[in-house]
Amino acid sequence: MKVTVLGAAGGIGQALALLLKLQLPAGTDLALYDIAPVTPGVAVDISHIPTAVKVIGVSGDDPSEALKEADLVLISAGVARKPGMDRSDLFNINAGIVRNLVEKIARVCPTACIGIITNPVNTTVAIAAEVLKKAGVYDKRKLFGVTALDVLRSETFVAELKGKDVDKVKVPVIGGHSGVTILPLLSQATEEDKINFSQEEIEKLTQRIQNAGTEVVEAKAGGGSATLSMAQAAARFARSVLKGLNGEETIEFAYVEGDGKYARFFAQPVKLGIEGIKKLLDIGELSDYEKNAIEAMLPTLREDIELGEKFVNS
Ligand SMILES: NC(=O)C1=CN([C@@H]2O[C@H](COP(=O)(O)OP(=O)(O)OC[C@H]3O[C@@H](n4cnc5c(N)ncnc54)[C@H](O)[C@@H]3O)[C@@H](O)[C@H]2O)C=CC1
Ligand SMILES: O=C([O-])CC(=O)C(=O)O
Repeated sequence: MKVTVLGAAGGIGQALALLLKLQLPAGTDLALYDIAPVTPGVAVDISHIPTAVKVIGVSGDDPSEALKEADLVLISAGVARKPGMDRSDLFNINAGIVRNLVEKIARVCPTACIGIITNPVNTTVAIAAEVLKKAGVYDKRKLFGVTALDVLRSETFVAELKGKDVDKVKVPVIGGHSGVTILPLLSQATEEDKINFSQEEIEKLTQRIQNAGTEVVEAKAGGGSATLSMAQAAARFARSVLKGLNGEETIEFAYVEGDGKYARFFAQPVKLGIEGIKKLLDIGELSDYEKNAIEAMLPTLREDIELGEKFVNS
């Protein structure tokens, strides 16, 4: 198996490269690409860590060598937020970056699974889908917006608030990856047994999870957004995708093209298998608060998706 990281010299990219070198199964190839000239050096650096994962680093204008025969491509190339910005403010720069990189993927490794980290995820995934469709290689089982960080945060915050074992807490998160489109399903949170919340706790926790990215952006005070927790989320997601590709089915939450019930793309639980998504899983029973929250997010989510579709097609 081969995993490629595009944007590998960045804050997420370097941490992700390190985690993948440490966490990928023995025998996996890891390819790092970034326009930054330091990238081959990042590869040399982590290549000195004694694990059975082989690393190459490629810089410059052409990612082809890094993409050759990739099974999974993770994209974290692009700019990050500064205080006062929304994720949608990144569209002007990141839309073109994602489009160009996905065009390369369509040519060099069209059957690879793709995990998009670059914001605004609600829109960049739609861009990727349209680029792949235009190239005649779109397989919706293989395109993912990486929303795993929302799940990690929810698990952490719920365990903290309720004094639970963070290794056992599970919280589904659905919708998209910005503001009100991030919806933790606290009515389904468990630590083996169901966890109960007061309405006030539900409202405060939901808001904290929705604003967690901004919490980091403000704390970093102009130095960027979440990188280290994001790298861990992406590494966990990558390991699950590889497990699936290797025939060991796993479940992850990701922003994918589903049945269109709510919006063309929607973060939901998926069963991963040898072709990427094997099955879309049901989001389960929702509380009235969650049903209302879905209705409230849909105009934003649909607009975000349309923006991406239009960017490629007009
Ligand atoms: N999905 C999620 O949950 C999260 C997404 N993000 C997003 O991830 C993206 C990256 O964030 P950071 O790593 O903190 O940013 P960063 O600025 O530290 O790194 C970005 C890297 O992308 C590279 N790059 C720019 N254009 C490129 C191109 N055309 N080809 C290859 N590489 C290119 C840059 O050289 C840089 O090394 C941002 O858009 C950020 O908003 C961040 C946190 C969470
Ligand atoms: O908030 C940001 O800009 C980065 C991000 O997506 C997150 O941390 O969830």
